[in-house]
Amino acid sequence: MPWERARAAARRLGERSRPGAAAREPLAGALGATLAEDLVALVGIPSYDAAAMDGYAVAGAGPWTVVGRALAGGGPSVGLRPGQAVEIATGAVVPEGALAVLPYESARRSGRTVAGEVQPERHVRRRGEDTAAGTAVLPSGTVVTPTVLGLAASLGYDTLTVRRPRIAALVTGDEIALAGVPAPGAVRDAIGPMLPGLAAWAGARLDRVDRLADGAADLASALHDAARRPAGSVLVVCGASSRGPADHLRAVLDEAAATVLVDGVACRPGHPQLLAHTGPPDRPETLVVGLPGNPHAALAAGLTLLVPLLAALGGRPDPASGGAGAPPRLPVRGDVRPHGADTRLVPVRIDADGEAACARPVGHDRPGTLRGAAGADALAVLPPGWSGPDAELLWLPR
Ligand SMILES: Nc1nc2c(c(=O)[nH]1)N[C@H]1C(S)=C(S)[C@@H](COP(=O)(O)OP(=O)(O)OC[C@H]3O[C@@H](n4cnc5c(N)ncnc54)[C@H](O)[C@@H]3O)O[C@H]1N2
Ligand code: MOO
Repeated sequence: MPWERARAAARRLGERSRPGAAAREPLAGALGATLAEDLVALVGIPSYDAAAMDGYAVAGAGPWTVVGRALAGGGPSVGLRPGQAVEIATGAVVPEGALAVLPYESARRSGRTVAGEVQPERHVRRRGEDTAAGTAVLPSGTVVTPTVLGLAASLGYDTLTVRRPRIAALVTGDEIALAGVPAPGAVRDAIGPMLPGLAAWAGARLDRVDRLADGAADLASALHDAARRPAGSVLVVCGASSRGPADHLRAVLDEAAATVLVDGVACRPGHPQLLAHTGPPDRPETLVVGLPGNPHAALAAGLTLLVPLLAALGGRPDPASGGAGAPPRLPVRGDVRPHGADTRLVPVRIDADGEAACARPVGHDRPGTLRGAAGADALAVLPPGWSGPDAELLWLPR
């Protein structure tokens, strides 16, 4: 399947599997998830008429008689009559009847009397002047960043209703080692360590990575176990998607009567990738992504199928495309050759020196190595027969 169609298929599967996945999370746990509802102000900003400066809240024309003091957290003080003032701290409730706040720097105090120049409403932040209570301030689909959490707290929230797709991963291969320097014939798992960050970047959470020996029986029982997870959960299978004797994923999916939506993608690296789901076509249950075993190929497939699927499941834009809107494009400068029939994904660094930004290939881009991608900013997307100069960029997770 052409690369663009594979990405679109992943996105569509995420969109139609989405409903039902929202949950309430405490603010402290919601970072990185996606808002599942509009964020509506439970109180205004500010939530009461507040002093913006330390000084005097004054009523009517001056000079004024100082009749009291209002401190932040002290609650409303008595109303003022024209000619009266209270000494006031930044953040304290401005008393009824006050016209403005006169900062200390502009005030002349003598005994109980204070004088100075004020303009009406100066240094008073009126209740709701930034945001009125009841206003929808952020739409559903917004990424929960540290700033969003701060805003939600200002608006009175203790919890947020968010989406955070859940993933489990299986790393297959008898040769795979999970720790240490691999012995000859063994290979360190390089995909499992990438998955938590890739998932978080797309607004999802990786619950577990299990190692599986080659063999159809273990894979079938892992798929069976995955069915106990909530509908819309994702199972990532690493390194069982090609056509070798130990590559059983297709057979196991057939056995489970799964629907295979993508079986191989015309891209390099990342040819043998797979997207499938169990359950009926109109009610997908477990969503299955097969990533190739070669680590750079797995990364390319992660950006082609997994990240778009997860972002759509959460209801947010694909982070590899830089969020909503058209994906970024830059001229590619350096030695790159397109493939005749497949889309090439080439690790590039963005070079902003000189007159105009461009994307420079970094090399070390064979399927078996992450060396190029680890030092790159993005993958440049070269469609079959590309002749330049510009290419679409897929951002790499940071
Ligand atoms: N006859 C064909 N052979 C192959 C094809 C093909 O189309 N026809 N495609 C090649 C391409 S391209 C890739 S990519 C690989 C993908 O194969 P699998 O997904 O089945 O993965 P394996 O065969 O298990 O492993 C391939 C390679 O990657 C290493 N590997 C596996 N898992 C990991 C891991 N978690 N971390 C690091 N490295 C891993 C494994 O040792 C192999 O060297 O198939 C080609 N063959
Ligand atoms: O296309 Mo394979 O996925 O290059 O290494």
